[in-house]
Amino acid sequence: MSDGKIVVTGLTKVYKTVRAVDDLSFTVEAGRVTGFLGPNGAGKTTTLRMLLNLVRPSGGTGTIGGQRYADLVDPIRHVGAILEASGAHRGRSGRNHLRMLCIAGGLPVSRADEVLDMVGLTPAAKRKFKGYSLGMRQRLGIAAALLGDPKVLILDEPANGLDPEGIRWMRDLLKGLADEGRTVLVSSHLLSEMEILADDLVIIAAGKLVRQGTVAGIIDSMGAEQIRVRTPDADGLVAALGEGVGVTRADDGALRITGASRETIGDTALRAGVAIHELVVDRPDLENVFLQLTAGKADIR
Ligand SMILES: Nc1ncnc2c1ncn2[C@@H]1O[C@H](COP(=O)(O)OP(=O)(O)OP(=O)(O)O)[C@@H](O)[C@H]1O
Repeated sequence: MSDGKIVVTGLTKVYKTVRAVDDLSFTVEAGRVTGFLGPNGAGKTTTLRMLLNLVRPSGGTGTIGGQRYADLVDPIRHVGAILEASGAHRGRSGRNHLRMLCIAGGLPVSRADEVLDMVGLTPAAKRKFKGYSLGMRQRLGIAAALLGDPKVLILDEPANGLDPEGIRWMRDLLKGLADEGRTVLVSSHLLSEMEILADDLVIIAAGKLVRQGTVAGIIDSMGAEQIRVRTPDADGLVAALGEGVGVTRADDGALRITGASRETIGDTALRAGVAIHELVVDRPDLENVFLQLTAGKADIR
C-alpha cells in the first residue's frame, strides 16, 4: 500500500427498494482523523462495509492506499476495523480471543498482550468475554483493529457504550494514531465529540454526500460568527458602531452583531462611553450545522 489515502468514487449500493448509498464520492487523508457523519439510515455503515469488501457495491469503487480491500495482500497489516461492538466467543478470555486473531492473521501471539496494554485491558486480559462490559468490548474491538499495526483504521461508532472517561481515552488514542501518520475514519453520532476529535468531516444524508471539508471550514461556511452584546445603551452602541455592521436585537434584549470583531466592539463602546454588561462570541456548533445541513434528509427509507 503506497499511502493510507481512502478514495471513494461513485460508490452506490442498491438494495431491493432502497438506494442505501447513491453515487457517493469523497477522500480521506492520512495523518488526520476524519469524522463520517449522517443521520440514521444515511448509508454510513453500508459505505464502510463496501470499503471493507463485506458488501458488494452496485457501482463505483472504494480504494485504500490505491487498492481495493479485496486486493490487499495481508489486509490485517494494512487496515484495522471495528464494525460493531466486538464479537468474541463468550467463554474465551480477551487475551485468547486476540491470540487466535494473531494466529489467523499470521502475527506473533505476543502481539495480543501489546495491544491489550495499548487499550488498557491488561488487568482484564484473562477474564472471559461474557463478563466484559460494553465499554470493555469496545476496547477489545480496538485492540483487535490494532493487531496488525495498520496504516488505516476504519471505525464504525467506536465510542458506543463508552463512559466519559472512556470517550476521552478513545479521543486521545485516535488523535495519537493520526499523529503517527495513520488514516483514521470514524463514524459517530456524538457530534460534540466529533467537533473535538475530528480534523475533517464527511457528511452524508440519504446516501449522498452533503459536505466534505475541515471541521472549522464546514462550521464557518454555515454562517459568520456573531458577537452577543448586552448593554443598557443599545442605541448608543449601534450609533457608535456606524455603517457596515449588522445588528439584530434578540427577544431577550441582547444585540447580535456581525461584521465587527469583539475587540472593535469593546474599543468602540469604551470611546463612546457605553457600558457593556456582556460580550460573548457565538460560533455555531457542529450540532447546529449538522442539523441545518441534513434537515429533511434524516431518512427512514
Ligand atoms: N442488508 C440490507 N438490506 C436492505 N436494506 C438495507 C440493508 N442494509 C442497510 N439497508 C438500508 O440502507 C439504508 C442505509 O443503512 P446504513 O445502515 O448504511 O445507514 P447508517 O448511516 O449506518 O445508519 P445508522 O446511523 O442508523 O446506523 C437504510 O435505509 C437501511 O435500512
